[in-house]
Amino acid sequence: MDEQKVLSIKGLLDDTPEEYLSHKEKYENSIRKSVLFYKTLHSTEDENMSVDEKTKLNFRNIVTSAIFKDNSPFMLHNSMFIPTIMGQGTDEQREYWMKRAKNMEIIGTYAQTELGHGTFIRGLETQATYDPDTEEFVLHSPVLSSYKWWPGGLAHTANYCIVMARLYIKGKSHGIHPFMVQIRDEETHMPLPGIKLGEIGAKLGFNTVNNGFLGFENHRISRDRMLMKNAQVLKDGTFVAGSNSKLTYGTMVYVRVLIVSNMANMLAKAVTIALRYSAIRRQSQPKPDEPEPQILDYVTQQHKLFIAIASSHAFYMNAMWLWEIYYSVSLQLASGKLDNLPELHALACCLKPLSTIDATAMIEKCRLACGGHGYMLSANLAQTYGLATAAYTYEGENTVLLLQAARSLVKAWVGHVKGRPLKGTMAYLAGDSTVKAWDGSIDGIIQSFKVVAIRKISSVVKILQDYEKSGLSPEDAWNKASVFLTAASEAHGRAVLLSVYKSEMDKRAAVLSPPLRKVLLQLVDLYVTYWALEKVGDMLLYASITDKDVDELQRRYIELLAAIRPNAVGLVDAFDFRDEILNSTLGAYDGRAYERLMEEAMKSPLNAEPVNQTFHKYLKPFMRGKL
Ligand SMILES: CCCCCCCCCCCCCCCC(=O)SCCNC(=O)CCNC(=O)[C@H](O)C(C)(C)COP(=O)(O)OP(=O)(O)OC[C@H]1O[C@@H](n2cnc3c(N)ncnc32)[C@H](O)[C@@H]1OP(=O)(O)O
Ligand SMILES: Cc1cc2nc3c(=O)[nH]c(=O)nc-3n(C[C@H](O)[C@H](O)[C@H](O)COP(=O)(O)OP(=O)(O)OC[C@H]3O[C@@H](n4cnc5c(N)ncnc54)[C@H](O)[C@@H]3O)c2cc1C
Repeated sequence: MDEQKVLSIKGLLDDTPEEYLSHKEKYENSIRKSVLFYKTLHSTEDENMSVDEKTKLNFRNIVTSAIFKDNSPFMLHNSMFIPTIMGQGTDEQREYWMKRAKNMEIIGTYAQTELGHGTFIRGLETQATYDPDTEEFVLHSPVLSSYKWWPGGLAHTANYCIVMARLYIKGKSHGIHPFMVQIRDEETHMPLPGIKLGEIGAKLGFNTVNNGFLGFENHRISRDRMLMKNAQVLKDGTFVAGSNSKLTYGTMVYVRVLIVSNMANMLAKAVTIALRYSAIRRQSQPKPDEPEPQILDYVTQQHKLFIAIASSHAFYMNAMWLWEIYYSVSLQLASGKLDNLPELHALACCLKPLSTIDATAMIEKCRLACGGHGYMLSANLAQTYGLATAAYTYEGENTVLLLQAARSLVKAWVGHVKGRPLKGTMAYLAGDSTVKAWDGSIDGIIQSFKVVAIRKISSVVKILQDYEKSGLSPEDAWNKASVFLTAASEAHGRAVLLSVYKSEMDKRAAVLSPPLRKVLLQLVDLYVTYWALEKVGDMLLYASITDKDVDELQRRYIELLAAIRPNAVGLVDAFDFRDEILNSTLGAYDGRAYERLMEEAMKSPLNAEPVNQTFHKYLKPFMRGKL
């Protein structure tokens, strides 16, 4: 696998910056590149049959980001259409559809969200009514709010999609199920009869993803188009329920896991750009008669950036750990064992929000850390922010997911109080709920975060119980306590992020050279200390630390910044992003930021002529009082 080989293919990288293209041109250009990229990738992957899927996926995502600043219209085909066929299709369906989808004979997407509902899946209104006479499903969008809205590639790219719709048999609803639906003619690409399709318009980011809308007017599909691995509809209309209705939500769990590693990548890119720029940028003159320092020497700048390096490492370690859990639960599910699915779901519902919340905030901080030049699109920090912040919402809005995680935590705590054992990542809830003696060590701080989580969870359970005792329904009590429920989930998630980062680093430490080990452990220390200071209120309240302890933490944090400073550039170089992948005037390896800014400015279409026609048309008459 060779990034350079792929990226040197003529036509994959843009000559004209994408931002100067019209909406339509952007789409057409991204389709041209998607096809070229697919062909290139296909031949490269063939050469690398032995490489595992995770590595291939990572390679593909990273290289994609060089070619598409704003993502590809094929994105949903790879990230959701194919995984849903794999996860929801019967053996026969998998064999048939995978052959077509893998070879790109068909292009697909995942159509779940509607104008009226995204979060509340059980509220989806698209109907799939079974007609036993013809052995077909009739797809229908009864009201405007039932139109599918958002799916990537749906507007003009995909000719098939997986539609999540409410199944009706003989007037009875049987919940939400996936259906493979052809939406365009394979020859002419015209929408099929009974299908209304279009694009949803310009957005903050994702402008080359071709997000679309889709409505049905009594559109018929054959019975075998329902993906029937879990639930089935027999010819005569008998409904056979799956072992757990939530298995239908499997693709979302997969993508939530994928997002954590994607956030590690996005943040690593942003901080590489901002840090390299901070090494070449000089500003102000703190000491007379001395040259202006690199802005990276200002401790406030180090405070903005070093935590982003550490967070990228933390997300990466957590993502790899979560992948292992995902693979092992998937294997268990395949053999009918569902016991560990709730834990995987709860973990994904904590780590997806925390990684996207932190990455979004830190990418924006990287942009701000570049001053005015960070505001240029050519710096590629604004677009990176646009992509990251989308992940705050997609694949489960963050507040909603934190509340899902809280549901599991509350259940676990109530069970624990009744004497039921706690398992897996929640086992620590049975431990000490006080910090006996604060020692300021990394392990001690991580233990304090666990105590904070225990105390927040137990406290919110008490609040819920008190609300219910005072006469509120469980639902109203839940809503009233929800701010503290999300705080409890965040506390649990922070405890997981911190402890997994530390333990995964410890596992690797033995094989690292002593100097490398030292620096990587400094990052762990920085991460833990940073969060202890960020959450100093919680520490004071639940971990009983004193003002003297806080003072020590602050000094230690400053010393860590100083210790990391000499290796900061090396640490971002070690992320090993090619210039094409950073796609940034500010972040290139050679440090020629000013030259690149000027070169990019010269690509502005406004610089093609010395006098713009509006001078003669408007400005001149206006200035002469003639307009
Ligand atoms: C540069 C290139 C880079 C590319 C790099 C790629 C990066 C990757 C990009 C991909 C690009 C994607 C682009 C966006 C694609 C979309 O956004 S697709 C649409 C995604 N939509 C969502 O995520 C919707 C969010 N909503 C939900 O997931 C669910 O409705 C909710 C919020 C979990 C609630 O569901 P519900 O049915 O109301 O369930 P609820 O009654 O609350 O819970 C019932 C039980 O089910 C359980 N449950 C709920 N969900 C699950 C589940 N999934 N599993 C197991 N159990 C579950 C609950 O824990 C609960 O258990 P108990 O407590 O009863 O034991
Ligand atoms: C860039 C992008 C790409 C997307 N791609 C796809 C795609 O390919 N396919 C697809 O099917 N979908 C896609 N989506 C849709 C996405 O999955 C939904 O937008 C997402 O699940 C959030 O749902 P929503 O829009 O209904 O938000 P809402 O649920 O309406 O959220 C609005 C507010 O209400 C709050 N809220 C909602 N419910 C609750 C609750 N129960 N408790 C407390 N607060 C609540 C939320 O916290 C939020 O503050 C995409 C979205 C984006 C932004």
